[in-house]
Amino acid sequence: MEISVLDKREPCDCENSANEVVLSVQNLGCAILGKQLFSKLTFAASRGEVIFIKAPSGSGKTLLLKHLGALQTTGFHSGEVLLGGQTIQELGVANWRTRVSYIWQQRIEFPGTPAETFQELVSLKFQKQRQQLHLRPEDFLSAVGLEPDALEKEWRVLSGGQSQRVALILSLALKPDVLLLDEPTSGLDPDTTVLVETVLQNFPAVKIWVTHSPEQVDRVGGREIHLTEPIEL
Ligand SMILES: Nc1ncnc2c1ncn2[C@@H]1O[C@H](COP(=O)(O)OP(=O)(O)OP(=O)(O)O)[C@@H](O)[C@H]1O
Repeated sequence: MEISVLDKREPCDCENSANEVVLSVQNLGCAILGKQLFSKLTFAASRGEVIFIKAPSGSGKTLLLKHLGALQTTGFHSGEVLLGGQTIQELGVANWRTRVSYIWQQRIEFPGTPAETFQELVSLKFQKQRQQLHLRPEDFLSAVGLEPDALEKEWRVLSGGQSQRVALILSLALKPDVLLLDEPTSGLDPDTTVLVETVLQNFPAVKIWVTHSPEQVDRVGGREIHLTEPIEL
């Protein structure tokens, strides 16, 4: 198990992209099912920055994203994650999840329509203070190549690629500080992939982005964290 961090950052023209650290990961270690997936993983990300996670299958990329999103603690035995200098415990899990958004790799199977899901999200108690601050998901539709009525269709009739993009734009509209992207273009054709990459590139959140595509890293630009095969304990 080895971790390397490559710095291939492009100058970022994101609005207000001061070098303020938003997300900081310090000495994070994870062992699961008798294997050490990674240890002493350390990096910090500033507003707007893209950090790609590249690693073989089964090396813990999804577990890492879920842990950063306060969705998974099993196996994480050391280290800490800070958002604006505060731990998950200090900020509270609900607050953390409103600010750090995990975009699922799998197809979403919510009941009803995306428009209804979005209304539920903004009316959740912990979103109330941000209710006036959210963006309109419909404003992102054409930028990611979706039809104008995509938010009004039932989730169940959307294709995998449509559902993936709809889930993404609902998250964007809630203005997270950090986006955790688990192969966000895996179900998309090449042209739509580029559309989504451009939207994400210009969105001023930290993006922690799992990809298997070197071409994607070259197009988008950003730092790379490489995790290698797990070690048997
Ligand atoms: N909740 C869990 N409990 C126990 N083991 C788990 C859990 N989730 C994942 N694992 C195990 O942890 C390891 C890493 O899984 P993870 O899904 O993070 O890999 P990955 O790098 O994202 O793989 P892929 O590229 O195939 O999606 C795997 O061996 C998996 O079986």
